[in-house]
Amino acid sequence: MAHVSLPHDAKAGPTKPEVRAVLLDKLDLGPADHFAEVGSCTGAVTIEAARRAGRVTALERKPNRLETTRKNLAANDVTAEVDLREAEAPEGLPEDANVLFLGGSRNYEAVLDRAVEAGVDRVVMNVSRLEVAGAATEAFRERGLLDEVIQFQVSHGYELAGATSFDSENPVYMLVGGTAEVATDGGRRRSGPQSARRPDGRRR
Ligand SMILES: C[S@@+](CC[C@H](N)C(=O)[O-])C[C@H]1O[C@@H](n2cnc3c(N)ncnc32)[C@H](O)[C@@H]1O
Repeated sequence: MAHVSLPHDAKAGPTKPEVRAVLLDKLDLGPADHFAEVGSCTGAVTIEAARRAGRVTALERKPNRLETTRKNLAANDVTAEVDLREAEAPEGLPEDANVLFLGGSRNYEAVLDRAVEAGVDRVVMNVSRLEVAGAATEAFRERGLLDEVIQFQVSHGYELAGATSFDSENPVYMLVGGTAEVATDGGRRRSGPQSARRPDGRRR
């Protein structure tokens, strides 16, 4: 799959490629999915999702960042129908999304309440601030949403005096879960109304 091109910058993001790779595995998007994103910002996740899901609804509270999402989206090939909304979640969240990603943390408790009410199959939240990560982990747990907490510590090597040294990025916490029953394989993937399973039990 082509790399994501982000010619336009925003003051936050993008979610780094190494983190996106794991995020995409956890989201497990396919053509039957309607993916909702809170905080699209540079559009890096929006673009990746729009190459996999059937529908994407991306919310961004800051108009200039939503414009960056729009421009970066236009610079990439995607297949999904994408609806970009200037809104601060939970306002503006679609009723029928079955996969939810929180890249922004404002109102996250209300957003998670909506995820529970809507019975979303999978919900993932990325957090960089330690205190927010701890509180959000509790919020996932209290709502019965939590499957996994992953911490990323990514460093990139560079040449220094003929050897290799490293520049490290800020740690990122990824909270992964959903409203599905726990399956026999320990996973949480569930067939929602718009979903179907492959013979190996993974979602289409
Ligand atoms: C860390 S950035 C997300 C980075 C994004 N995943 C990317 O790859 O560019 C967080 C973004 O979420 C937005 N945001 C935070 N809370 C939000 C909410 N409740 N609704 C909509 N946007 C929100 C912020 O304005 C910010 O642009």
